[in-house]
Amino acid sequence: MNSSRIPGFYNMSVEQRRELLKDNFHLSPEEWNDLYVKEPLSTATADKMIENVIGTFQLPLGLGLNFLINGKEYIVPMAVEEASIIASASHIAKIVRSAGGFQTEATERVMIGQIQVIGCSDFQAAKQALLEAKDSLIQAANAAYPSIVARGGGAQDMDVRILNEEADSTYNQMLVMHMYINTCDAMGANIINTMVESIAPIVEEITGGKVYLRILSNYADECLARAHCVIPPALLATGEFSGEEVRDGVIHAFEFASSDPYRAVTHNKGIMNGIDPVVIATGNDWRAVEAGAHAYAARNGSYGSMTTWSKDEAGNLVGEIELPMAIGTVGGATRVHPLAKLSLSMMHIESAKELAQVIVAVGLAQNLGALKALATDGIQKGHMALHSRSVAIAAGATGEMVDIIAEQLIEQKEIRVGKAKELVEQYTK
Ligand SMILES: CC(C)(COP(=O)([O-])OP(=O)([O-])OC[C@H]1O[C@@H](n2cnc3c(N)ncnc32)[C@H](O)[C@@H]1OP(=O)([O-])[O-])[C@@H](O)C(=O)NCCC(=O)NCCSC(=O)C[C@@](C)(O)CC(=O)[O-]
Ligand SMILES: NC(=O)C1=CN([C@@H]2O[C@H](COP(=O)(O)OP(=O)(O)OC[C@H]3O[C@@H](n4cnc5c(N)ncnc54)[C@H](OP(=O)(O)O)[C@@H]3O)[C@@H](O)[C@H]2O)C=CC1
Repeated sequence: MNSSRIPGFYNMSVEQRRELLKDNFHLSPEEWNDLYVKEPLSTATADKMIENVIGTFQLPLGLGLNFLINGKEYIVPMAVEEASIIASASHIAKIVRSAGGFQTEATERVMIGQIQVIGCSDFQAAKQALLEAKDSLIQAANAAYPSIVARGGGAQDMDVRILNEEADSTYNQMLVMHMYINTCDAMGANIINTMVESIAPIVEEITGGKVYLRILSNYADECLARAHCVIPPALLATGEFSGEEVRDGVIHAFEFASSDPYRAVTHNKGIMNGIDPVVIATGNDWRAVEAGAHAYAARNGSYGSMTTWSKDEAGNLVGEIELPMAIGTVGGATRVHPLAKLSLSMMHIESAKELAQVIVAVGLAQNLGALKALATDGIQKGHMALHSRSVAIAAGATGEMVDIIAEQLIEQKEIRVGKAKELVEQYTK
């Protein structure tokens, strides 16, 4: 695919969309059918992935279109159950591409492994001893996972903190050692856990204490991705709202989220509406990403917005996002689930760093989609119109009846299951 702009894609049938993709991926019809259509995740594979398997649970997989990120076109696979998310992401991506696209960057992929040490007779001395043994501890951690070192990653640094130092009894005090580990293209949980478990006996020997927990931290604040966009107000105008009104409404919405946790949680849910579907579609651990993102939103002491929206000197709307992004393009389910493999190849993603940047750009787009709707027509107009098909299905509509009932719900401005049931009854009489 040369461009992520595919006008009319949402008016095609599923079959037509698949044809278009298949042709562009140079897959034979058999390959396409076997790999992705018939049984994307076989029960046999699922049975090897988790425990007590009885089947698989499917989610709709759609494509976020129009994304231009650092000058590269991205068609973004998104696995999600909620209507209007993909339309909204594509809508904003279309606006942002007219303004030059998203600019993104990412830090090195450094993740943190924690080791908890209890019961040292002198915590300060134990901390000092660990810091003096830094080089040998890093070496020992790397010896436990030489293949990640060979890939250019591995343990690179460490530090030590004393927690509860002011506590009356040393029973509550503890040392926490952080090992900083570059996990290359893997999310890295298993790599990190292997490393920190392997050096725990050395840590006990050095400190004279007892090691309890040895585990990665999902607060991956050394593994960040950022996205940025600058939008001239003229591109934001909608209906009776001028671009300036939309811009100012978005900035006021940001200020609301920055000042009130009740609003910030919803604002951030809207951002995760974009982030989680890409994380899931690529076979990544969405609980890890969710936990890290929300913790990062509280890094200044109170929970706030994951994005910022402001106005530059020229009056453009400027959007920014920075989040921990502990994802991988290898490891976990990324190469096990056939659709995760397809998702990664569809985006022509070459590294975890690149995937992290795409994910935060989608999060930023999703946030603007919601704020633009909220600051103008309200969320119900666009969202409920698209949700109306799910409402019709929930009321018992099937086949061609679904679209007919959904249209009637929109026309009658009453998109609710009770109303849909009445319409289904009338239709089937
Ligand atoms: C839904 C829109 C985009 C309509 O908005 P619109 O202005 O009517 O859209 P349009 O018909 O002018 O189309 C503009 C573009 O949007 C895309 N688009 C448009 N329609 C479709 C479709 N059917 N399928 C796929 N893509 C679609 C498509 O890219 C299209 O360009 P085109 O290709 O036509 O040149 C808008 O109303 C919107 O963005 N609403 C917000 C939706 C949203 O945020 N949903 C999330 C659920 S609510 C929630 O959970 C979070 C929240 C809101 O609480 C967060 C918060 O409070 O901050
Ligand atoms: N708190 C949490 O978040 C926890 C999460 N998990 C789970 O851990 C999993 C992620 O762990 P992770 O360690 O990433 O996954 P895996 O252990 O599945 O795989 C990572 C492996 O991929 C191989 N690899 C191949 N190419 C590369 C490359 N370019 N860069 C890096 N590694 C490469 C490496 O092995 P080799 O070098 O030998 O080829 C590496 O060890 C997820 O399933 C997550 O759900 C587990 C525990 C806790």
